[in-house]
Amino acid sequence: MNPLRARRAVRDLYARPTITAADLTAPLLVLPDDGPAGPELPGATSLYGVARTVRRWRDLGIRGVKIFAYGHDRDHRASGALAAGNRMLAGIEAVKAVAPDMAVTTEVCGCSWTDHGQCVLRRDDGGIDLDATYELMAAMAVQHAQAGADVVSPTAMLDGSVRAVRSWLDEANHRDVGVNPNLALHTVLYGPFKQLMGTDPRAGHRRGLQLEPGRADRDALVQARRWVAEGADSLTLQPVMTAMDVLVRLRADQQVPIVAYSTSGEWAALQQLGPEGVVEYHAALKRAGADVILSFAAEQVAQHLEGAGRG
Ligand SMILES: NCc1[nH]cc(CCC(=O)O)c1CC(=O)O
Ligand SMILES: [Zn+2]
Repeated sequence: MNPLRARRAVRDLYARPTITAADLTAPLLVLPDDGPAGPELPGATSLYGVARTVRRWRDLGIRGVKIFAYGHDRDHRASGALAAGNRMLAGIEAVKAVAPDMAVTTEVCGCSWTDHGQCVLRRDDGGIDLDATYELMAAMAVQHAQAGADVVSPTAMLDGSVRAVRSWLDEANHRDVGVNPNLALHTVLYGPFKQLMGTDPRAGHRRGLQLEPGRADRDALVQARRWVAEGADSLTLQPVMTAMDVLVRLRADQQVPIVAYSTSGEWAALQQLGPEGVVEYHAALKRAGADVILSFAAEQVAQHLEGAGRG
């Protein structure tokens, strides 16, 4: 160790900024008023609770939310996803009503709205109905933008979907709304979310539409380049706890903002570390190259930082 660093003034001189609340965004899970019962996750609330939750986050210095909505009407075509005034659209409006400066990102995906729980629409023979899925995602994106979303985030990793979303947004005069597609690994770390939101596919799994963990270090880079070529202006990597190497590689390969999403299963595991350990983990994500950290622990981290600042 360089003995100079033992001097406080020198340590401070060479210090690099560490994590602050401004680096954090939080998932907002908008649920029916009467439940559903499921694992407890921070940011899970009824529509009525949105204002209170978002005010609290804003006052802590958190700059953004990503909204996921629980769909109660589910059918084969995900019609509820496009129904006027649905829970997603109401959620966007509720956030913007109390905190117009809070950046709102929305999940664009079929799985909250399909009766089979898949992210994509299926043909009768079971194959992916590509055209219908592109149209669903693009139409959802336009509705979210009209309701006030700043960024839309397609989750299903279907080549061509980002191009479709981008071009529908442009056609509808929402050129200033961002498209932030996911780079999602197949993982157990989505467990609590899927249970609470009822988005576990009734049959099978999403594996064909997610990155294979054993190949993610390479395939994430290929997919990221493809998304950017299709018009993505930022990217989300999920999960990150078991994909820190992918985050570092992505950072080296891409210049667009990268959102590191610490998913629901991570939150459960992270609690074992205690608040300081949780902060340490989020600081590591920033150091590894995340421009923004989307985390169920956002409030916990922001609270801890505020306490440390005062102390
Ligand atoms: N497409 C649905 C979706 N959107 C975000 C998550 C996981 C989020 C989390 O665990 O925090 C999932 C689950 C999945 O794809 O299986
Ligand atoms: Zn989905």
